[in-house]
Amino acid sequence: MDGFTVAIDGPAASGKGTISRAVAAHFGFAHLDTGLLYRAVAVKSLEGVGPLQAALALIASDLHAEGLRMPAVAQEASRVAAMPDVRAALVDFQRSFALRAGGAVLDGRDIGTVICPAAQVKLFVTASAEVRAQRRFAELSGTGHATNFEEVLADVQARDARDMGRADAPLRPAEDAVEVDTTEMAIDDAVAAVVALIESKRRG
Ligand SMILES: Nc1ncnc2c1ncn2[C@@H]1O[C@H](COP(=O)(O)OP(=O)(O)OP(=O)(O)O)[C@@H](O)[C@H]1O
Ligand SMILES: Nc1ccn([C@@H]2O[C@H](COP(=O)(O)O)[C@@H](O)[C@H]2O)c(=O)n1
Repeated sequence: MDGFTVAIDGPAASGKGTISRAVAAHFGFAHLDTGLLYRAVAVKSLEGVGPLQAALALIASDLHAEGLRMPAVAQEASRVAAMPDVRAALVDFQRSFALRAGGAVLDGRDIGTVICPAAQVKLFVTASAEVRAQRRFAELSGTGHATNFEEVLADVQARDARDMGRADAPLRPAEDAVEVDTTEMAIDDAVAAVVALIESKRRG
């Protein structure tokens, strides 16, 4: 199983993190939410640290910093993620993670296209912007963060536009990625579909 890599990309709140965690638990793979790297750089950037300096100095505990999931941090993450030197500073860590013994799942925006173009399984998880915003709104409301649906939808759309429109490693499906549209899928069904796909790839 050494070096078996699952690359899961998709837009904000499409469900790729949820699917990645479940798939990693099912197969015993390590999981890296690569969005956390950009969010950790964003937290430091909002504190006044230069984004490149922050990316070069990242340490494991930064990925557990307070506030990483806040909407303002997500927006700043998509701004620092458009900087080619910031992206370049984070490549080696992600590629090393992908080659872990025992298999790895990485989710993000450019995993199948740039970070792990040779991944054994590539998925592109989508859902309509409205459904994604509804899910994120429910999540934020559930954790006590005051917000409203229109604001969350605007945030999701702004992030999509920035992530798809940047010159370096834009969000897009790899040519050989399998698309999973979760708009009308329950979490368990989406996970089951992805587990079945990975099992079929492992059988060859
Ligand atoms: N199929 C689904 N049906 C209903 N809710 C879902 C589904 N998939 C994910 N969710 C919920 O939607 C929210 C967003 O999911 P998740 O965090 O996995 O998305 P993501 O693509 O990793 O987001 P981000 O890129 O912003 O980190 C979570 O609250 C999650 O529980
Ligand atoms: N591989 C990646 C992962 C993330 N980004 C950027 O970070 C932002 C936050 O990511 P989440 O997955 O936590 O939502 C995201 O909007 C991207 O701008 C990236 O560029 N590449």
